[in-house]
Amino acid sequence: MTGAAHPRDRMIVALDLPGVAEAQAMTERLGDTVSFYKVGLELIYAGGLDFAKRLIGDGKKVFLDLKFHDIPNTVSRAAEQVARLGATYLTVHAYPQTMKAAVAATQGSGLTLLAVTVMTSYDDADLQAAGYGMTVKDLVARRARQAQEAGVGGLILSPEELAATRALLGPGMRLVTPGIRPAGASLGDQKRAATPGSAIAAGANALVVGRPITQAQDPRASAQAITAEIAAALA
Ligand SMILES: O=C(O)c1cc(=O)[nH]c(=O)n1[C@@H]1O[C@H](COP(=O)(O)O)[C@@H](O)[C@H]1O
Repeated sequence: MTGAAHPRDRMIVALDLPGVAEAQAMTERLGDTVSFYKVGLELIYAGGLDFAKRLIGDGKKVFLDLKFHDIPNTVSRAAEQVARLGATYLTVHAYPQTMKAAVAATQGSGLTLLAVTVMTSYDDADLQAAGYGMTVKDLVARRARQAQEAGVGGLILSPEELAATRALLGPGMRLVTPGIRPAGASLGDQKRAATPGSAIAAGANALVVGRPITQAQDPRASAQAITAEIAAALA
């Protein structure tokens, strides 16, 4: 499996915060305990793209969680723009047309695409309500195979599907999982969740962690505890 140099590099902190001032304050508090940040929909519409570029300039890795899904021409042109920014990851929804367009547009760039399989806030009943006649497990497996066929470099999936997806796709696919909750932490809107240690033990390359760090009394201590749990699971 593709490994990261330090357990810290496997923890991606989601900066789901209302503005750049809050994000700046959070990254200052976290300091060198965090090397990898996710900038997503909340922050991106509040100056987050320029902030992401600053993070990259400061030597941090950045995951742009933009969750593209559109017609191929639009996806392709937008993905070309993102590929120029110097980010490490970009999310696209795991629809074959979308994935193929994004792969063609970003080939040869330093950007790795992560295909979002089934959101971690969904369970089987939510999928039924959205019109899918499949279980979460089966839809994740179907989309995982399609992502591999499309040439996408990684997947977003829940901790619950990690082991089966690793067995299905082998070591080459990067498996990145949100839905991470240290023991005893509140689930919030997450329905398919696990602890950092169990997600790493089940084969995750990297974990996305938001509120358990950004809403903690002591975000730095929380980040350090999660890194220690990752290190213990890798040992
Ligand atoms: O694409 C994502 O990053 C994502 C996919 C998914 O299925 N579930 C999910 O929670 N996420 C993101 O991961 C982060 C999880 O945040 P917390 O629940 O606060 O740890 C949020 O920024 C979500 O947007």
